[in-house]
Amino acid sequence: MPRLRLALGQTNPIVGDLAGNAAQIVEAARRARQRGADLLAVGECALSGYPIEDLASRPSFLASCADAVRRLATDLEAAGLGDLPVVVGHPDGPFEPRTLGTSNAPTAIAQNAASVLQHGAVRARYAKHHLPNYSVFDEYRIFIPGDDLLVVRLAGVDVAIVICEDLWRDGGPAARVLEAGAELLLVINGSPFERDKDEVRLPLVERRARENRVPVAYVNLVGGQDDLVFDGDSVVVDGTGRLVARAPQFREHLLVVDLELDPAGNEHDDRIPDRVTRVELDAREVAERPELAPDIAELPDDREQLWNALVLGLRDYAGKNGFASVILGLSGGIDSAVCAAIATDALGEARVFGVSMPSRYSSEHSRTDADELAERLGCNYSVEPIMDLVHPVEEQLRLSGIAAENVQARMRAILLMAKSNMDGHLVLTTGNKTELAVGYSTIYGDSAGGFAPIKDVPKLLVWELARWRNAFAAARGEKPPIPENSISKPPSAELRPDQTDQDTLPPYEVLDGVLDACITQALGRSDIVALGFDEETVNFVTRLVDRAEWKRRQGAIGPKISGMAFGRDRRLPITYRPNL
Ligand SMILES: Nc1ncnc2c1ncn2[C@@H]1O[C@H](COP(=O)(O)OP(=O)(O)OC[C@H]2O[C@@H]([n+]3cccc(C(=O)O)c3)[C@H](O)[C@@H]2O)[C@@H](O)[C@H]1O
Ligand SMILES: Nc1ncnc2c1ncn2[C@@H]1O[C@H](COP(=O)(O)OP(=O)(O)OP(=O)(O)O)[C@@H](O)[C@H]1O
Ligand SMILES: NC(=O)CC[C@H](N)C(=O)O
Repeated sequence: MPRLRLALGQTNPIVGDLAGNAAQIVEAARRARQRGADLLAVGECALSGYPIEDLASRPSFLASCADAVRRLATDLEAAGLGDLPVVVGHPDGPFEPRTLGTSNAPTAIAQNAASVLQHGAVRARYAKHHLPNYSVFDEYRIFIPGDDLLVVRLAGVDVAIVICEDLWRDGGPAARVLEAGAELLLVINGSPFERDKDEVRLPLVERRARENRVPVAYVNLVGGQDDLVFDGDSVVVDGTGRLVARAPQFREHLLVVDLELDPAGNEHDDRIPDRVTRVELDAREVAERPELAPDIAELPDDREQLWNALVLGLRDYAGKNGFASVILGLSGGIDSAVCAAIATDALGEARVFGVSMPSRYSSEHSRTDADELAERLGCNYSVEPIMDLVHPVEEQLRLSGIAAENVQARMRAILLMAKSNMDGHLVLTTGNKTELAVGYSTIYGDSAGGFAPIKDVPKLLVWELARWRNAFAAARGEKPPIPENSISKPPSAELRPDQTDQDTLPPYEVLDGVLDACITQALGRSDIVALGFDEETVNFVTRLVDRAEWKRRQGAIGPKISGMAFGRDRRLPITYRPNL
């Protein structure tokens, strides 16, 4: 039985950095060669970065990508790796524009492609058929669907290649190409992290393997790209659907696995309507290869996965956008504490700057808890009182009530942005998903900032993650990073004397329940009430959610960890008068 040694390169590209991304692929090829691999595959658009959004409609960008594909092939050859076939994802074009509907405007001139490189040239190419256009994806807008199937033969083994969404469609190109005859299905992916997505993705891969009785190799990207975090978690399952290799989440990795495959030459079913391109690659003589140790990473538990996603999302946003450090206000409360702990895990304590900015209403514990947090984290820390700065504005404009309260939050934003301007820090805004949902933040105040680490984390989950992070540290004999008092005290914005969040909002247990129904499940008011929530509360909360859409549109991005994050996942009108 032929054996194929397959390498899957879980790389972390930056959109547009064609030279840097190509260098990662050459490095993966070098390591794949050292490990004796016959074939290397990297992720969807691993050469251009992903998603490329409307860059796909720019002929100049596509021309650069085409150059980069050619250059990658010759660089591999020049590095003495030319005989190793490398499957790489990239946008391909420009093609004749595909116009949509009645519009004459060209909307798509590119395809989402996989090229097979060998001996300094492109030996075969496949274009993705199914272009996801739901959730955060807009691929139908920017790509032209492919309609050919591709099978490459290597050392007597037929390998079918498809791209990401192609795998998800029942009866789609993955099934059809296997019907047409192939012994291995190779899928290159750009599949972003969502909580529990691994519980869907791996079973899908296993199902496709069982349905077709062929091994399936699934290689994903890793890394943060704007609001998306690609978790890697590349997997290989055998023809019975058994997991035989798994790369770690949230880290670059080269997964190498030996597959025993049925020899090619089985009947090709010519009744398959699609055009199947078959390309024979050159196989190289392989000397005896030492047996590979199994490489099956353990998946961490749910909270650890979420934490790691938030950490990588922030680290890559800062790193890929050229920020050496971050700054945030430390209020002694739970949200800023969790953001600071994420930042410290992401960048190291020396690159995190916390600022306590007490006002006239700040409690003693807001200072002491912030002091303790900074001490526990070991991050940079300063205290900048704001009362003398707020007072003249209040006096001059004769402000009272919320107008006066919001000046405090806005003054803090001025100080943080000023320090950012002076020292180049990225400003973190600490709002959680619950606050964003109901608009419980001051626009241009605490909502100001360049990145929002916990914007997709509901308040109850913020507490849960804080407790988890402390327990994780304690289990490793480390000092828990978050002060106990920041976790246990009642949350307050401290914009007026003795204020607590529950003066304005329902208890978080109720609020997060209603918001989950309203946002994640997108239920209407009567359906939420039918779940057992009080009607008045439901009306109050959903009205706040509708009214806060304008604030959310102006808000900073942050890592998506749920199946329904604010931003591209959930697009609603701002001007909206629901009939109650
Ligand atoms: N549809 C719309 N399109 C465009 N602009 C719109 C608008 N609706 C209001 N506005 C503008 O927005 C202003 C009101 O918004 P904004 O100034 O933010 O103020 P507002 O939402 O009225 O008040 C802020 C709320 O957030 C709470 N807060 C503040 C700070 C921190 C925290 C915390 O716990 O983290 C909570 C605070 O206690 C208060 O309840 C209006 O004066 C108007 O200028
Ligand atoms: N006294 C303060 N010093 C520094 N920053 C502050 C202070 N008060 C508020 N902030 C900043 O504004 C954000 C909003 O905080 P606020 O206390 O109003 O409500 P919160 O959402 O409960 O946040 P937290 O749980 O961090 O207190 C804080 O996370 C922090 O970044
Ligand atoms: N890039 C894609 O085609 C991604 C779509 C796919 N369903 C996923 O998230 O895994």
